[in-house]
Amino acid sequence: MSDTVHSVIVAIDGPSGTGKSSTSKAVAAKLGLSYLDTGAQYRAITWWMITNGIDVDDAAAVADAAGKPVIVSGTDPSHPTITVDGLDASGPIRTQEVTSKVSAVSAVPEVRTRITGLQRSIAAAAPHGIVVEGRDIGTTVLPDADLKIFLTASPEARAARRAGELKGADVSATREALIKRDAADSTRKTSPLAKADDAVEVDTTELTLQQVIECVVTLVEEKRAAAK
Ligand SMILES: Nc1ncnc2c1ncn2[C@@H]1O[C@H](COP(=O)(O)OP(=O)(O)O)[C@@H](O)[C@H]1O
Ligand SMILES: Nc1ccn([C@@H]2O[C@H](COP(=O)(O)OP(=O)(O)O)[C@@H](O)[C@H]2O)c(=O)n1
Repeated sequence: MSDTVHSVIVAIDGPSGTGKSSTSKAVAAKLGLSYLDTGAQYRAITWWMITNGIDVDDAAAVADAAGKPVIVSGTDPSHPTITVDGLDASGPIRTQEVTSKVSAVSAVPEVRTRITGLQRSIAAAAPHGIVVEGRDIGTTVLPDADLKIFLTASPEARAARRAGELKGADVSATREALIKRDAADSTRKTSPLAKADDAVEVDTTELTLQQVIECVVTLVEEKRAAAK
């Protein structure tokens, strides 16, 4: 037994609106870990494609340009940042246009290879470990993660949460858009949204955010205790 705190890698995956970002940020802050929002990186490369006039439905054009944007993610959970070619992208990556186009861009294998490499080097450089959230972290990006969580929730709960964020948004339209994006993300050929065989599935439909955070913190602490 030793009191050394081992570095820990946590992968949190799941569809849109299941609570990945809020849970991951809070867990990382509570445990002194770094935090990486991989969806923000796919949104950032999508924003770059749009602003550079690349047709996101032209997979060959997207593939050709995939290596061009310089994407930098700040991993402090209390102040996550993202820049593209030195510009703050945190606002522009959340527009409806980017949200509607990100699945097409993220399905292109050259985009995934590029972004996956970035994610692995960020995780390897995190001094005390990291919480990485996305769609393919447990299956593809970090298959040796110490703990893998797969969050789920009913489409109704997820749409209500998302519509609550977008003031004045219609819940049923939000629900349809979200189901469409999940379907695209789950059916693409290269590293689709999927639960890793060794991931712990947590259905958050009836849980408060606080309960989900506590559940994940407990699972991380159990892993750390077992590693001592
Ligand atoms: N268990 C929960 N109960 C109620 N609201 C939640 C819960 N988890 C997250 N939320 C809220 O739902 C919205 C979407 O959460 P977010 O963490 O961005 O999900 P994801 O990253 O999976 O898309 C946020 O406004 C968040 O505060
Ligand atoms: N690891 C990941 C993370 C996101 N993505 C893509 O990026 C999009 C945006 O991810 P996000 O996490 O910001 O989505 P929200 O659920 O937060 O709206 C997803 O719909 C996927 O198309 C991915 O392909 N792989």
